Amino acid sequence: MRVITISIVNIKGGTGKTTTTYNLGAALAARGKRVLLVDNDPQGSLTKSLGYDPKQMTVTLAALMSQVIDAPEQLESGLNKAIQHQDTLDLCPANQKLSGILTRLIVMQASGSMFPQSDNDTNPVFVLRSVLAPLAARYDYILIDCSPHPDLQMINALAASDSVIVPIQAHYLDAEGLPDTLELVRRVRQTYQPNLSVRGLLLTMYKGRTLLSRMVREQIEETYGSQIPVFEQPIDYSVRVAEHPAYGESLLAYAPDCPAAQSYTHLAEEVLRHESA
Ligand SMILES: Nc1ncnc2c1ncn2[C@@H]1O[C@H](COP(=O)(O)OP(=O)(O)OP(=O)(O)O)[C@@H](O)[C@H]1O
Repeated sequence: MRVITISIVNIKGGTGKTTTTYNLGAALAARGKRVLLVDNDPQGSLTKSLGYDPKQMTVTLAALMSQVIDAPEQLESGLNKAIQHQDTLDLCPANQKLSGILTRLIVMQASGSMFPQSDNDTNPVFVLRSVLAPLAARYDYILIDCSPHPDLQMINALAASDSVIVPIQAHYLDAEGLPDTLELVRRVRQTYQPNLSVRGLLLTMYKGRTLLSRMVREQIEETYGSQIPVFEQPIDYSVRVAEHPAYGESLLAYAPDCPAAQSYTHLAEEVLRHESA
């Protein structure tokens, strides 16, 4: 099976991107898939959730992106140092140093310069894609956790991806952030990655018994459902979600019976069904 790279994006903050990256990854790994999680956010929330202290991480995504730009021959050894192996999941960590890379990408783009050390004629949008290229044979799924900022770092993630999952909080009737997120995906598809698709809109923090959650679901399906898939399985609200990162365990390991953990298992099945269809 060819590796499938999925970015988890929404330019609205706090919609469940990190939670989805971690727990969808854990659920795919529980189904025997080889999964790499990529923390593409200088806040390092995903890195923290897996039990690492971002400040203590010496080789992170920032170092790998620097290597692609300055010393591509060192990338392989950088990857071996950066990637952290857990029981069933691997992580490419991030910390604040990623902000420095973003500044560098912006300067490169503004000055129209390409990779100084690279032979190929790629541009600053494809740095993350180049980081991930050597990993294609090692994984079935690469999931990229994006920050909410629609910047070059996010564009790098989209340009490196086959598809995106857009988590939407089921508490907001206006599904704030969704139109702008979809527009950004459309533009990246048009300009850099013609195969990029929206794998699905994912309702998160779903309280099935409340009228508001049901209304948001209906509204999303009515507004977008004819053009964009909406995952059948919303992610249930569960207080256990806030607890599991403190233990450095996935929700599936920490509270396997809680409704949100079961939602992520169903979501993984939906994702796998789609790939085999
Ligand atoms: N299914 C859920 N049930 C209850 N709480 C949840 C659920 N999913 C996420 N949360 C909580 O919502 C908050 C935001 O989640 P998360 O960090 O995953 O969002 P995010 O989109 O990655 O945020 P950011 O935009 O800041 O990167 C967290 O406190 C998390 O514990």
